Amino acid sequence: MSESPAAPRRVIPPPVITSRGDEAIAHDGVVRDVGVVIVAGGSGSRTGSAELKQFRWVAGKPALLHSVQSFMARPDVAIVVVVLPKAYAADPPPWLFQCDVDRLLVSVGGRERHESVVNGLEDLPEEVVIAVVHDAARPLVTDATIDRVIAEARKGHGAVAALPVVDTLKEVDADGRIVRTVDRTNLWRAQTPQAFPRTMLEQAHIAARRDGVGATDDAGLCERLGLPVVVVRGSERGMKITEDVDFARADALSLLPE
Ligand SMILES: Nc1ccn([C@@H]2O[C@H](COP(=O)(O)OP(=O)(O)OP(=O)(O)O)[C@@H](O)[C@H]2O)c(=O)n1
Ligand SMILES: C[C@](O)(CO)[C@H](O)COP(=O)(O)O
Repeated sequence: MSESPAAPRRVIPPPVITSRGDEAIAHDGVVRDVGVVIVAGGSGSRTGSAELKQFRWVAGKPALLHSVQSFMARPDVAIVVVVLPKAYAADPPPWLFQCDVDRLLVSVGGRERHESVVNGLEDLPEEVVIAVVHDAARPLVTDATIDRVIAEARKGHGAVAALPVVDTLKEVDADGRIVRTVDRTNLWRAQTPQAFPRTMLEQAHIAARRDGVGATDDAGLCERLGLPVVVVRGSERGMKITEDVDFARADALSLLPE
């Protein structure tokens, strides 16, 4: 990513600074060339709670820690960049360091999700070939889903964890009157993680910044350039915590087998 803002905006707290070479290191025969950006820079306003949803407890620990530990458990992950709101990036919660701190970096979030992703991407080290973006608000990500998106990205295209739409879909007007029933045959609900060849994702974000456009997910920025992205099967456990009631849902889902 080449266009840097004038003012410094990245804060890397002392405990997480590491030295590493420019080359991927093999661990038990697995090359560490995956970089993960976990976006946790939002305010969680739709929960209606003053506490950040990514810091609230779900299934026994802070929501954000679930996904940090899930990605760190993988031998192919070289680095996990956690993007936090500015005030917390300077002073991250201590529980965040309950992981392999040699593979942890902290970045500062932007105003919009896509800006937070860019800040995280800029911190990926040289050896990263596959970039994965994940919402901290989806704490119950499964290893099988991570496997699927990374395997597709290694083939040279983007991959989005997603689920087919199962309900009948209605398009309505401003008064709530049904205009029509939408054919759901090819409709999927996009989740995260989303994985991409690193250069593809950087290209998509650079073009979006140049054109002054955003998107609700990273795949959307690739799609607008005609870059190939596929869906892979996600999981109900990949649900996003959006409203307060979702905490209870996530707690319940965490008790079910994957
Ligand atoms: N400026 C932003 C906005 C969102 N996110 C992250 O993107 C993910 C998905 O966003 P969403 O669920 O919309 O989170 P919030 O923006 O925090 O929620 P709300 O819209 O209710 O304020 C979350 O993990 C959130 O922390 C981010 O890193 N930076
Ligand atoms: C990226 C995402 O999780 C895909 O579903 C989602 O778009 C982000 O959340 P938002 O509520 O749509 O902003």
